[in-house]
Amino acid sequence: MQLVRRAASRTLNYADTLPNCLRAAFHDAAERDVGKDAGGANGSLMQELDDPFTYPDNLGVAICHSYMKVFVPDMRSQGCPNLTFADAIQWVGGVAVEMAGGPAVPLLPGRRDCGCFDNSTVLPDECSTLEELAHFWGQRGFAEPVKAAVVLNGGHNLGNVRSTVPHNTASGTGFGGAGPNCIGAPGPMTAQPNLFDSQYYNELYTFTGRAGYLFSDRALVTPSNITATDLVKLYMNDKEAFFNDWTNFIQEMSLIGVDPKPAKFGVHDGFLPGGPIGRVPPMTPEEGNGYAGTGANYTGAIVVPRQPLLSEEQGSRLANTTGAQAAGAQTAG
Ligand code: HEM
Repeated sequence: MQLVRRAASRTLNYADTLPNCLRAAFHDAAERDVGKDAGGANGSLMQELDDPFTYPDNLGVAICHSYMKVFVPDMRSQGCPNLTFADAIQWVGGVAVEMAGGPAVPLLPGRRDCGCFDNSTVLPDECSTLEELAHFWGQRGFAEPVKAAVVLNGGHNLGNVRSTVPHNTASGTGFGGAGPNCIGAPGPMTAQPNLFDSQYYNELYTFTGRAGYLFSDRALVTPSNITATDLVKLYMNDKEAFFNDWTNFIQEMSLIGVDPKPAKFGVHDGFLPGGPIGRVPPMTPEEGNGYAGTGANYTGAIVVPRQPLLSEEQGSRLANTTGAQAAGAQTAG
């Protein structure tokens, strides 16, 4: 695991691969079809992005997919012959947070590659309300689903809205465009999208900077939900409190749908048998790696080859939704 962590810390590109791989960890783990008891952190992202037109909700993590296609085979030939994509996706997401100044979280090994396709349409969209986000995490086993929504949305300390599924003004669908519920434009998630700290909560609460750009982010400070708003306030003033909660919740997220028996671990086992994981080196400015100090570092939308037109049925769940939400958003986080 340490080999993998160190190799990732040398090869992640700050502006693009790094935040994209945190998002990939979320997508791979959270794509769980509760009704069918299927999916979770199982490497299915690799198949889904080999067939991107059937699974457009994952287009946004195409950068990490390309990275993993090289990284995992490389690591297998360099001393980690049994490395699964499922473990690598979660570990590299963890390394990304660490390199950006976040906590070093011990993410346990043992995830198996399913070689399958999960249902990517189960992911929440950018117009989700707090109730919808909490419902989503509750379905995935979190005992405190509102808190899970607040803590895990903290992933938006990093990265960019890339508008991967381009906004369609006529239908109001897609990322990064004005719709009845979701407004804005592509760009960095926060004023400091290269730093993992509690800036996101600060911007969210004060409505300054970029956080709160997605409706699903703003939903955390819904006046009617005091618990969520109080947590936002707590994290904005107390980075360590956020880091502690992030450590617990991201461990749990990384194990969604994973059978703990073969892996012989529990969610809160803490450090690996080998002891504390140690930190990978923080990101340092180097020419070409996309690092631009603490400033905004948006490098543009991902260029993904796509079919001339994604039909609404392929590209969205719009057809299955109703009311105001249907008018506003298309696809998943
Ligand atoms: C659960 C509700 C969530 C929603 C609705 C959501 C939505 C989104 C959207 C719309 C984008 C921009 C996509 C694009 O323009 O291509 C995005 C990016 C991102 N999300 Fe989320 N997200 C959610 C949860 C999470 C979680 C739990 C994490 C991590 C733990 C996360 C990490 C990220 C990161 C790092 C990016 C930036 C990626 C990049 O720069 O390439 N998100 N999310």
